[in-house]
Amino acid sequence: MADLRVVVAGAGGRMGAANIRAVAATKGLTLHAALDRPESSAVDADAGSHSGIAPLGVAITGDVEAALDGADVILDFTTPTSSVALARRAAERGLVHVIGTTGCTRDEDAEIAAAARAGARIVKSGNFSLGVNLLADLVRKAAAALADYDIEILEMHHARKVDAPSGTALLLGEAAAHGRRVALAETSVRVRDGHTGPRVEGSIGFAALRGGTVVGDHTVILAGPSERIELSHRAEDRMIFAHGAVKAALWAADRPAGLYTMADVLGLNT
Ligand SMILES: NC(=O)C1=CN([C@@H]2O[C@H](COP(=O)(O)OP(=O)(O)OC[C@H]3O[C@@H](n4cnc5c(N)ncnc54)[C@H](OP(=O)(O)O)[C@@H]3O)[C@@H](O)[C@H]2O)C=CC1
Ligand SMILES: O=C(O)C1=N[C@H](C(=O)O)C[C@H](O)C1
Repeated sequence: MADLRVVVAGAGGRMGAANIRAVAATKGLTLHAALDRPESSAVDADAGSHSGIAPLGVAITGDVEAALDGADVILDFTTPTSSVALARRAAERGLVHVIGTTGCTRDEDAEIAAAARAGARIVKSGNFSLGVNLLADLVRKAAAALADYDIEILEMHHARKVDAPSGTALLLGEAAAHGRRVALAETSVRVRDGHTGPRVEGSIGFAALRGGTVVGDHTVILAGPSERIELSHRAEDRMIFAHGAVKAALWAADRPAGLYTMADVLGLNT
């Protein structure tokens, strides 16, 4: 079978570089184009050299149509506005669209779901690592088993991160809510400040820390009478996300149009 031709969107960014390295190292994938904003200082640089590996002979471009012509797959870790626009294009062209972008609003998520109904094969996840997706399954089970324990989710990321809570924290919150058979939107407490009053029973709380170069730390705390359980994941290298993203691309290549998660890719949704 011919290689899948992959466009890496956000090629000049932290995850763009990791994704380019992962594509270059994966059998069955060819880097077709590397895309960034036309104004990006990365445009015209060689995608490989810019990502810390040998030159790949693919210059980073700001021309989205040229990048997508002849492509099979988009690996997209960019911004919500960019991911929505790329999802529409993926639907028009029937592409596989792997979306790692976090911080999407409810409306943006609805637009991405509409693109999946209109022909795109989308895999979207707040975290593409194997470890976090397994952790989510453990959180779901723990939340169900310890129905009266208070659930708090703590995350820390590098100082350049622009959204909070992280996509992973929300994914873990959804897993906890699923275990409790409640809707996260109705039970989450995203911010506490000032005279908050006592903790609302059954709520799922979030706290976000930012600093330094932390790739991504997450802990789900289940606090009960005289004991606490803490379920943690620490990401040490962005390649764990990139390896998950290329796995998702290969998995989605022979799936029908639709909206999938990394749990689907890993067979955890049984
Ligand atoms: N799901 C997961 O497993 C993971 C998700 N993420 C998420 O991925 C996203 C990116 O993270 P990170 O790589 O650290 O961020 P960066 O800011 O380093 O990279 C984002 C890149 O996207 C580019 N970009 C912005 N708009 C467009 C556009 N319209 N077309 C093409 N490229 C564009 C930016 O360009 P410019 O700088 O010029 O604006 C930048 O190069 C975030 O939402 C983050 O939370 C991160 C890690 C793992
Ligand atoms: O912005 C990041 O860096 C990360 N974003 C994702 C998130 O929002 O959870 C995944 C990972 O934690 C790194």
